[in-house]
Amino acid sequence: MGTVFSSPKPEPKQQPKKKKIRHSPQKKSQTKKKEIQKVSQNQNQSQSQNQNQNQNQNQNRYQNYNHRNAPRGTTRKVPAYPLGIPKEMEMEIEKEKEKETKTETEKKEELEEFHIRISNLDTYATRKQLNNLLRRFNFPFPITQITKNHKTPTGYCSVYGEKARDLFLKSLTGYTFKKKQIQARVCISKFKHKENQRKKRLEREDIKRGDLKRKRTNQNEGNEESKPKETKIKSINDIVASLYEMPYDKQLYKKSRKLHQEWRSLFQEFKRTNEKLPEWWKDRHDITQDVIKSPILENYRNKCEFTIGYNEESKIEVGFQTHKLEELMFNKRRNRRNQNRKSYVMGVSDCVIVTEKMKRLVKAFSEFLNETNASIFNKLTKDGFFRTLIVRESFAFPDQVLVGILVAKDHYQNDEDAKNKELEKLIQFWKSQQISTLVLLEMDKHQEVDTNCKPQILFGDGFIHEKILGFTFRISTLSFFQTNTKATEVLYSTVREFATLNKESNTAVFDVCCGTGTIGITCSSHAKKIVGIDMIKSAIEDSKINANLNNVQNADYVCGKAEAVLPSIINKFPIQEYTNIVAIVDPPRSGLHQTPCIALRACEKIKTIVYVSCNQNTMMKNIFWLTKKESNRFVGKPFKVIKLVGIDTFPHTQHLEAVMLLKRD
Ligand SMILES: C[S@@+](CC[C@H](N)C(=O)[O-])C[C@H]1O[C@@H](n2cnc3c(N)ncnc32)[C@H](O)[C@@H]1O
Repeated sequence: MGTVFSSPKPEPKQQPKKKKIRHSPQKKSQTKKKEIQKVSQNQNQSQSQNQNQNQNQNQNRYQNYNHRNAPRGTTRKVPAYPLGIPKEMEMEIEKEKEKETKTETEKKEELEEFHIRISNLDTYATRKQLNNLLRRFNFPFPITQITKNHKTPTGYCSVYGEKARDLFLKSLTGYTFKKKQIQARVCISKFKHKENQRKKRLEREDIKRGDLKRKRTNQNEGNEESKPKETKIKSINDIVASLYEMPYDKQLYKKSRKLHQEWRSLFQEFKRTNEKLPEWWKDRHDITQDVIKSPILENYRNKCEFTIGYNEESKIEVGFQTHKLEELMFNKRRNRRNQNRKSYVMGVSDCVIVTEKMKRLVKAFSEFLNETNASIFNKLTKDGFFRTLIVRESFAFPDQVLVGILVAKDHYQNDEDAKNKELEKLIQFWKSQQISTLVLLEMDKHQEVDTNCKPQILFGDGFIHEKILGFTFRISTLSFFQTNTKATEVLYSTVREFATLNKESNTAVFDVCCGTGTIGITCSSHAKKIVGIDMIKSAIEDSKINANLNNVQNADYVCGKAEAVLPSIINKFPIQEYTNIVAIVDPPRSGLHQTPCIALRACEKIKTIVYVSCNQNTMMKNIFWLTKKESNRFVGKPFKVIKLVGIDTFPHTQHLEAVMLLKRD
């Protein structure tokens, strides 16, 4: 039944019981007359009420209320609105209530919200006790959260307004609660912290992807102003050598800062996840040293992959792609005009990192393609034949140049003659360019990268040779080889130095992700045994050939994923025969799974790890598995980070090769 609310309408009051007074018969007749008059009046009233029945249903409900129907035991008071509050009134009351709450929230909104962190509490302090304490101070701000990190609770609450904040902090800081002096300070709320982090991440992603993703969402929202604009590329260097306008010293400084930042983030992570920072770690917060210069700054790349496409003038061009594929597709979706867009390639004539020989070859090849009106692969429509040109050249043997042509596999599916004619023309052209070998790579049109693709040698040997630190290496089309030969010599000598190998010591070296076996082979004369591991079969074959080429007798190679084969290799390895075991890890840019790191750590005999990486972010993640404190998951003593150094193998670009030395007792 309806509750009693204050209402604008007069409440029907219960009439007080009249005392029985004995009247004389004359008076009785008079009172009877008066009663009859009242009844007649009431009847008249009820008639008029009946007339208004349709107009006011709620009133009618009230009049029809029968007290006899009320449940037994209830006091028979007449409620203000016995059949519930009239609907119209309910609306009004709700409106008023809303107004009240609105003003309260508005008041709160006007005042700035401050998140307060109450720490240094007693181990057994509860939220209820803290709330009682706040009530004692007459603070109307309840504790919103209480967390327990390392058994000591921390309370959080929100305070509105600067005055309230100051008073709150003043009264609580230093207050002795359960024999402990409370500390209160303003902090960033979890939500705000997450929001800030999200914004920062978005900004970073924007910089990486050229604002693509955010622009796309803005465009979907129909925001005219923020519609993506075509990024203006002045020169090819803007794409592949974005630091080319910066003085080299500044470039080195920028890279060392970046390395330092990556190191700091690892340091923070380590601090967060390890209860107690070990002594050795504490004084290594500043571990990064300067970045070592590259001995060669321009025209240094020994390998380039050039895209075959169209330039702004709709002519066939061989060079670097100006837009990412997703960017091209996005434009296609956005604008019908871009549906047949082809111009995404820029020539390399001004490129600072490409060698003069390569520039000459690239120019000649694009002229050839234009003359023969060759079929060019369109990345959007997935049709056409010529896709990519790969050039590898040797600095040690200048007459050796390898050219690889990547084509779409099924383009000439039903017309072998046309394909042979095309290839014949191609062979003739490349023979005229005095290259040493030409290789054809056929790849599925839907695939961007195919590691299982088998190169077909069209002429020559299908490989070239290069020298590093006096060792000769055979390099085939797809095998990995550092792109800056001169800087690689600096890199490998740093690795050798970090590994402290010497001829007399009885040391075994695990070359994890060995590629063509270069690092292991350059260390072979200073170690008793080399074990190379790589997942690509051709890389292992190249490693074996390279070992033979350099007369290295003490090297063995295993093909397989490091995470899969490393534990069994370590188990089978006659560790007792060696006094020292060094692992050199050089994973691909995408990083490595944590399993090989865990396996390396579990092998107690491995005392030194030299970690080489061009992706410092993933490097720091992997280092984390090696340095984390001992637990059920991480068997074996943790490694200590001793040195971290950068080697600028990619001048004028954002990239850097880093070498880290880790040791344990
Ligand atoms: C950066 S290269 C290192 C090559 C070599 N250390 C050098 O400097 O010439 C990375 C190599 O790791 C290999 N690789 C990538 N993922 C691997 C994995 N999970 N297990 C073993 N090798 C892997 C690749 O095949 C590639 O040859």
